[in-house]
Amino acid sequence: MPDSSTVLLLEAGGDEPIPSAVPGFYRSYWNNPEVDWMYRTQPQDDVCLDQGAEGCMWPRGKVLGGTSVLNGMMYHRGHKADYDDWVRLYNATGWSWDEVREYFDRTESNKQVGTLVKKENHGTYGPMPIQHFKYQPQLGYDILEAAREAGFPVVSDMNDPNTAEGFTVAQAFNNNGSRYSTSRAYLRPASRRANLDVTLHAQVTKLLFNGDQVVGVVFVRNGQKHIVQATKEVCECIFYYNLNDKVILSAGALNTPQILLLSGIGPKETLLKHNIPIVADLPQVGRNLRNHLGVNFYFLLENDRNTRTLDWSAATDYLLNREGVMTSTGITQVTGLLYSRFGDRLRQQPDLQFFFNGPYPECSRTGTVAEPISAYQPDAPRSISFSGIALLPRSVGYLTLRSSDPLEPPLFYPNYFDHPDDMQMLKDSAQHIRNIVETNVFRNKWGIRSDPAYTSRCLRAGPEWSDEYVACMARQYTDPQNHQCGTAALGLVVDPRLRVYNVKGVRVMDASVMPFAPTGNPQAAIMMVAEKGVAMLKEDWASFIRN
Ligand SMILES: Cc1cc2nc3c(=O)[nH]c(=O)nc-3n(C[C@H](O)[C@H](O)[C@H](O)COP(=O)(O)OP(=O)(O)OC[C@H]3O[C@@H](n4cnc5c(N)ncnc54)[C@H](O)[C@@H]3O)c2cc1C
Repeated sequence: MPDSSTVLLLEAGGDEPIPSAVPGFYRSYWNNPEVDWMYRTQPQDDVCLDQGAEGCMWPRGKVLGGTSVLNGMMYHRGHKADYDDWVRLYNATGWSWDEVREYFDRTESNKQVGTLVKKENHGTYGPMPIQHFKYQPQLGYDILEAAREAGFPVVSDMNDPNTAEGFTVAQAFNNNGSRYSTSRAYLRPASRRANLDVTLHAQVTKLLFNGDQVVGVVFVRNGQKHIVQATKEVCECIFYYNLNDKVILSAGALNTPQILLLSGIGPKETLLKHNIPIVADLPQVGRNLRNHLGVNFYFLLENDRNTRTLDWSAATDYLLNREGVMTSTGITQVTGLLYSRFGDRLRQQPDLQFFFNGPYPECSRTGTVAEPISAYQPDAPRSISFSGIALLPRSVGYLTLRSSDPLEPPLFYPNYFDHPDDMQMLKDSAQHIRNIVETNVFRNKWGIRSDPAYTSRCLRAGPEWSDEYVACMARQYTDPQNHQCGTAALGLVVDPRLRVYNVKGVRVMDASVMPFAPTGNPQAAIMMVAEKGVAMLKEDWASFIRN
């Protein structure tokens, strides 16, 4: 940005809570209204049944740094074919893998180049530190051993295109035992810049237009309405003003389209229904809601005890040395990428991902080491869960306004399992999980068995691992990922330079613009979108001055 331009960042939430930087606390902020928008999907009668009638839980960060403050921190870029398909299927000129790679590199400061990963696959000078967590539990290594025994590759870098398939300990957004959110990596170092203002607890409710030109932003803070207009303070620089790049929406895939709709940009019928004056009839705003979708399987490890992992020993190790279990997400840092019957091996685009959960980072009540989770069953076996995720599901959902009240959450209709292939993908994922469960490592060393508290209902549908059983588990213990995207997609709502069609002065830079999520964890790709978006903003500004 030119020196003379000023930036006002409006964030609906507050600052990052300090403990959110502790990787071991990664689950503590989900469903916590202090930092989570507390979104739920509209209930479908055949998914997320374990969550009752409330729909599926979709945690979203309402905090500076957004969802990067409460996510699992796994670093993955997706695969070449993902970005090439954005171009092929959505006319997203300029977004092929060869064209976006450099922007991935710009964001990343990989600390394990030469020791774990190759330089050609990573950046080393970006603001975001990437490396393994400092601690890996033995169970994590045993998952890799089991994968090997089951005949799956075990790889050191899942971001290496030559080792796209396989299981690994993922690198993560962290440094020295501490989470790096996007706010910590990008905003804090810029916080002393005179031309940056950050206003917290400021919820944007709509954009103001003069014709098709954006001229201001309305936001609510402490119950009071404020208007930022394109006056001298905001657009002191005449070039900046004339450039028409006044507003950048980065409110995420669930809120950016809400702001567009409230501003009169969206499907005409929706706007008419809510008496919102139409600025631009853009039918695809809020449509094309994509997300990864999975199933959880629950197990007991007879040869281990179900104890709380965060105890005085863990706390001391962390506070004194930045070491130990609190520096990581436990076995959640292990992941795998494999193929379903639909996956494209020729294009090296695995379409299934696997996650592992447990022992959950639970705080010991007394501080005692190895405190049982249940006082009544001190010898209960360890609980863990494995999930299989479809990375290229074919069902497509949408979101729309609940009402014209900007403080009301939108309505989310993910349409999970609308397309029958999605269930088949999860059935294929279940067979891969079964292969891992039935290894010597898990059967003999850990004494694994399915947890009857979760399986009994579905065993009535069919024998364990049968198609009927897996389908029942998938509907009962649905594992919707939090990789929502596509609601203001490239080629549908924004042009390849991220400008919203049919209006002037509004760009979108967040997950909404990705036509579908990359086959992996999306935060790296979203940062790439922002890096490339800013580069385009600068290019456009420079060419404006030249002309
Ligand atoms: C539990 C969980 C685990 C995850 N694990 C991983 C992982 O391991 N690796 C990975 O790569 N990805 C992971 N993800 C996904 C990843 O975190 C998100 O896809 C990504 O952070 C989304 O980025 P975004 O910029 O599009 O939106 P967000 O990060 O959601 O940012 C949007 C921001 O805009 C603010 N905002 C919204 N509306 C308004 C408004 N009206 N006014 C003002 N401000 C507003 C929000 O408060 C928020 O700060 C996970 C997500 C979750 C929930």
